[in-house]
Amino acid sequence: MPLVAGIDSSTQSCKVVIRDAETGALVRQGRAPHPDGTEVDPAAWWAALRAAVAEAGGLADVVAISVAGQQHGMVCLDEAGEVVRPALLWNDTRSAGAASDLVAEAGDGEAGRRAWAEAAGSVPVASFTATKLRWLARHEPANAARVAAVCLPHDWLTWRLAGAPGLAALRTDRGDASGTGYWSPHTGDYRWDLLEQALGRRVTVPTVLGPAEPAGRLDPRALAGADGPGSGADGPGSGADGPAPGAGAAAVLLGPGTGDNAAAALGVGAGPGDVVVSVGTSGTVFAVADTPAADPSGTVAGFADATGRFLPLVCTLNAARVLDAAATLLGVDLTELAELALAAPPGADGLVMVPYLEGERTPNRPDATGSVHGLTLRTSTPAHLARAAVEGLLCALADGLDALRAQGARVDRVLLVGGGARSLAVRRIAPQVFGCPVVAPPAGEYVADGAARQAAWVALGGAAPPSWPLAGAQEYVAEPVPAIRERYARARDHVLDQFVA
Ligand SMILES: Nc1ncnc2c1ncn2[C@@H]1O[C@H](COP(=O)(O)OP(=O)(O)O)[C@@H](O)[C@H]1O
Ligand SMILES: O=C(CO)[C@@H](O)[C@H](O)COP(=O)(O)O
Repeated sequence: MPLVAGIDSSTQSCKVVIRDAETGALVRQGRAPHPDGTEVDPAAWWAALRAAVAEAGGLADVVAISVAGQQHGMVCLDEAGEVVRPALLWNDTRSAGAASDLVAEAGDGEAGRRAWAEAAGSVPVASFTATKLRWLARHEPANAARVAAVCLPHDWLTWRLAGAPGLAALRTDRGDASGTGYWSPHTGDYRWDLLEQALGRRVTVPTVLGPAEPAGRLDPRALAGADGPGSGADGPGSGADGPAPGAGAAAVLLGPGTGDNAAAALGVGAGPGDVVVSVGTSGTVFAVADTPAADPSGTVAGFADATGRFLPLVCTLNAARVLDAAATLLGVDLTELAELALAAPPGADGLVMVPYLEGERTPNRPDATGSVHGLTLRTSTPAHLARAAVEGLLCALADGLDALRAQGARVDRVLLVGGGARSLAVRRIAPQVFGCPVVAPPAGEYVADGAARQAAWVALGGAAPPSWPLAGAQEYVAEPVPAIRERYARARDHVLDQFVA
């Protein structure tokens, strides 16, 4: 019974699952929170990872570990492997102007967007790493000059687990590389020209591994040391390439890891015809595809997946936190919020929330704010507001589902995951808004599970990851209510007109 560990270092927390490599059975798990904010010192992720691993009973008995992480975050390292500045996260919108500049430099309007979609798979918005590098070059030239390597959150954590053995040992995978804006899912190569265009010069980037290619071995000292980089055995190491020195006799393998959405696809075993909708900090809608996407409108990002295929994806900035915000507004907890939402009629008698509480990425409106439309005496109740919040975040995701269909995705089954899927209101209202049944696997950590499944693939070998059953999924069926999306579309367009990008 070899055991493997999967780690999900996502926006709000770090989650660790320990599973049986062959059967996928859950053995133990742990979690720890991340700090709030859209710029975070990576040391906080490392501390949370160590706390979550400790809560999961440690890693002494595992044969392989993979880390999945929030995509796009810019982690800049200097020559010594020290972090140059706090990481800018995927939901930090300060680089929106840099994104517009980069797109415009490739051509006017549609021509520039098409050039990017063809070169990097996606039209960059503020989330993409390339735009953050451009922002750094323009706004913090002293920091930009210190950058010797740039990597992503999961790359950095994998490297730390390996003992931080020099910049040349940084590793990533196709899935996360495809969210940088300087790697092409079409060719599988870095676009050095785009990296140079963003930062002004070439720096070290992680080697991109295949889906089950080891990234090195766990340095047993890595998890034993102190928290801060540079603190003895725990800090960036020798500068040597390859596995960390001091890896134990057990030689725990490190998987390549991946972005959190690619890991979720692996965690639920998404196949042809499956579309996954994740209601986490971000809202994402994605499918596994055999060919890369290149959407010049920028709505669908043409990512790669964690199995050697592709992951066309739509991402909104506002999902589960819309529930948190509505609960705070109403002075209730998340269970009460769901009860309130289900007590109001479908469509909330015309009350519509456009939930751009953090600005929005899809549609690209980084400066937008949220708004509520259709307030009347009748709709001025907690239940109506709760329902409008749930419907609003789901309508934004339904727009994503349409965009994915327009790019050729087959939608036979919609799988609902992420922290927000724990809400009964989200699960029951989703089929009314999406216009089709949704399947909700039991509440779980599917990103960490996908990472664990990748680790099992690395440990066991073979042409495909081991098949792990997805038991206990429940189908939610409801009569579609098209009026919900029609009213939302009117309110949304009103807001979009106010905040033209
Ligand atoms: N019972 C629940 N009902 C509704 N939402 C929930 C519930 N439990 C957790 N959440 C939501 O889950 C969110 C975190 O989701 P998660 O997928 O873990 O985020 P991330 O992976 O982005 O860090 C929180 O913002 C919270 O609103
Ligand atoms: O930016 C994207 C996808 O392009 C986000 O999906 C991030 O990967 C963050 O994920 P969560 O923490 O919300 O799961």
